[in-house]
Amino acid sequence: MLLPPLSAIPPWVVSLDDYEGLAKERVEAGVWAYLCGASGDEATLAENREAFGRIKLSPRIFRDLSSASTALTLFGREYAHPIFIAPTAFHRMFHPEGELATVLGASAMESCLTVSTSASTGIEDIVSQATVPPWFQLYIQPDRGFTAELVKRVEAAGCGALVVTADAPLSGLRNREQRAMFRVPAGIEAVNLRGMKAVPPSDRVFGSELLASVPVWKDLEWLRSLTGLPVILKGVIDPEDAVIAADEGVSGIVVSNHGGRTLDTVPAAIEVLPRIADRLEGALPLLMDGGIRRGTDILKALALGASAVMVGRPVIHGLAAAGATGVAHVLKILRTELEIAIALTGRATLKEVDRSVIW
Ligand SMILES: Cc1cc2nc3c(=O)[nH]c(=O)nc-3n(C[C@H](O)[C@H](O)[C@H](O)COP(=O)(O)O)c2cc1C
Ligand SMILES: O=C(O)C(=O)c1ccccc1
Repeated sequence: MLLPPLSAIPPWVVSLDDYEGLAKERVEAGVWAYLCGASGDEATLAENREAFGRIKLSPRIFRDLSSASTALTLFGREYAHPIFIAPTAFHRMFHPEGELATVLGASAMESCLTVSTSASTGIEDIVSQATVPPWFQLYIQPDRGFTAELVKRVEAAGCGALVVTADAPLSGLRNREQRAMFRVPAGIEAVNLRGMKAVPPSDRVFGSELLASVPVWKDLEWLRSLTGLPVILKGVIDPEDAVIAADEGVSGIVVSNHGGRTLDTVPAAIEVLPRIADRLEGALPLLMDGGIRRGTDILKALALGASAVMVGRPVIHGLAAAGATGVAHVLKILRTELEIAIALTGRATLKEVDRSVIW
């Protein structure tokens, strides 16, 4: 039997791993397989964690920390800390209040939520509950006219940026989810895509109608012409693609392998981050996601070239465990861990976090 969401957080819940355990008892098996799963043998999923484990930090002593702060400016806006929420689909599968609970928890912790194209709540309703303007993650749809309308709609709703996901023109084959025969439960849908002309499902990959409409670099240029919002490209791993993206004029890049859910056996995002940072030499702000579970992971990402990080599955663990309270507590745990890690490496501000933080 599934347990209901918690109304109070037990005192023994102190880490993101603790939240994973609480969530598992509250999520139906197929949905759980969808959340945890990744493509193929899940090699990239594992590597996203293992790569963090191989990186060591260098502690520094007797430094002045009296003016310590995690504040940053990104795309012309001030943020209290660099912990952002990665886009994940269908939050109502995990808690009856869905994205409304997520955005409340995010707002309580001054965190920016990126709303998925496949969110299960209307974008206007989500933005109306936010104190930090959410970003909107866009999958460029086969129906480009609908895509243009959606961009206008999210801009009018008050979103702060458009995060265009580039690494999943096709879904990876996620065997865990296939074996569990996962289906999006009845009554839950991608409401912001209502009214869109869908491409007919096909057993084929090559030769399918979907493949004929996958976005190309020219579509990004078209998209940028439609909106005044910063356009951030999500799902870059190859440094050559990062260089092209910068030349194309995107405002930022999320270094990401989609939490291991698209192409398997790709390197960890944290492993490629410094290579991309070296190639771009600060031309654009970089974010990264994949495997962030501790404040020390965030510090490593900042040291290796990220301005901020995004957190995916653990936020959903918080949501499933205890709704908005759980989301806020997951973010609070990460923020506290990050502040302690920064302080123990003798830094007072994010500007002081550079590669010398790494052992
Ligand atoms: C259940 C689930 C749904 C996701 N849905 C989306 C999505 O709709 N759009 C997108 O760009 N990325 C999506 N992602 C990828 C996340 O944005 C992010 O890249 C990844 O989860 C980060 O890794 P982490 O879960 O280890 O933090 C999804 C990931 C998960 C686990
Ligand atoms: O599950 C995912 O990783 C994802 O990106 C996605 C894409 C389309 C619909 C729902 C989720």
